[in-house]
Amino acid sequence: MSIDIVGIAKNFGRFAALDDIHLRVADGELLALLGPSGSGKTTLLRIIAGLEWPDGGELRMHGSNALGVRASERGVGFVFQHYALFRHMTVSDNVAFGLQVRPRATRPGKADIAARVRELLRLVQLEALVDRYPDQLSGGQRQRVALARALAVEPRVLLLDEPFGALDAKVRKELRRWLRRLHDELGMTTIFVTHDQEEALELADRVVVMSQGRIEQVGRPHELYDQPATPFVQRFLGSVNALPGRVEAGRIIAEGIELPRIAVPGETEATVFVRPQEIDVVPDADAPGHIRFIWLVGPVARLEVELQSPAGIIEIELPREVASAGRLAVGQRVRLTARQARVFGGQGGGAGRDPVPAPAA
Ligand SMILES: Nc1ncnc2c1ncn2[C@@H]1O[C@H](COP(=O)(O)OP(=O)(O)OP(=O)(O)O)[C@@H](O)[C@H]1O
Repeated sequence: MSIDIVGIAKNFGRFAALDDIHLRVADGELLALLGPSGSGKTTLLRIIAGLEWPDGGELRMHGSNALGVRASERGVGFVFQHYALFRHMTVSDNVAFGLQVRPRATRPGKADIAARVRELLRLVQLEALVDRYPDQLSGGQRQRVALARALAVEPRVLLLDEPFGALDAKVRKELRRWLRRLHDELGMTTIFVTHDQEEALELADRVVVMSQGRIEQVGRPHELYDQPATPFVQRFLGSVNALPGRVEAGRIIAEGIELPRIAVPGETEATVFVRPQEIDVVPDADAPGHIRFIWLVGPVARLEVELQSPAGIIEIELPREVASAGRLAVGQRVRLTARQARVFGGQGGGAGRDPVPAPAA
């Protein structure tokens, strides 16, 4: 089912939790709402679910106005961060619940409900645990029961609010891949909220980056990473160095770091963004910078280089073998050269909205 969000606004008192949100979610899409705490992700999800009403704007599901339709009639399944399972019911009773409470006219027969529950528990890979109670399950297993319960009523839209937020990193990763497969198998429209950029980038077809009740950018994961539209998106997705610099004679210049020739219009002071992975380190006894720290972390080496310029400390990430071949050491004087750099148009320090993507030559 497609979802159209047109100019949605939501205020809590005088506080604007959502401000003029426009978004189209395609039928069968897996979409992430990504943003820091308080950016409005949950409020938007709750409006789609019918648990919250906007102060302005339209919500259309499958082309028709959904705001007049009650939550229970919107064909939506909802899973929260804290799996609210019924503790006194077994796994299979929890999953069957949504079907058993239906009015008699639309309630499937007992045998049909049992068959559907078996099928769902197969999907979430919990067939062996049907008779357990929630207390006897791990966090990841409980969250899968919560998903099966949401799927029991055959929703056309699945809404997930930080579904794996309370779980440890390894279980989160497993459940993430599993959710992707489940989504592909069932083919419904799925929207999930997360503040974990890795989760959003790995799992979603498209990611909506939100900040302070507004959409900063919508795009496929690699588009957001390679072509961030705003300084906020640039800083939020992956780490980045922000250097004082300028645009001069049609190119970007930053203090203390050599940049490739990047043609940019205008003449202005600018914040220059360079990712740690986009910088090469060249030993040079006459260079003003020196290495302060080197950490070897799995396959990568993280370096801090101190520049004698307003740029201060620069973070760099190199393949481990480059740093550990005895070529680089703490205290060593080095020159920095970047393969990529970005500035954002119309700004003198980071607030502009027009991107000036600046791929390396
Ligand atoms: N019922 C409410 N009354 C007053 N303010 C609210 C209410 N619900 C949400 N807010 C405020 O609206 C803003 C957006 O909240 P929301 O829960 O949508 O953010 P979020 O991006 O989901 O954050 P988190 O990641 O922390 O869950 C926050 O500043 C929050 O304090």
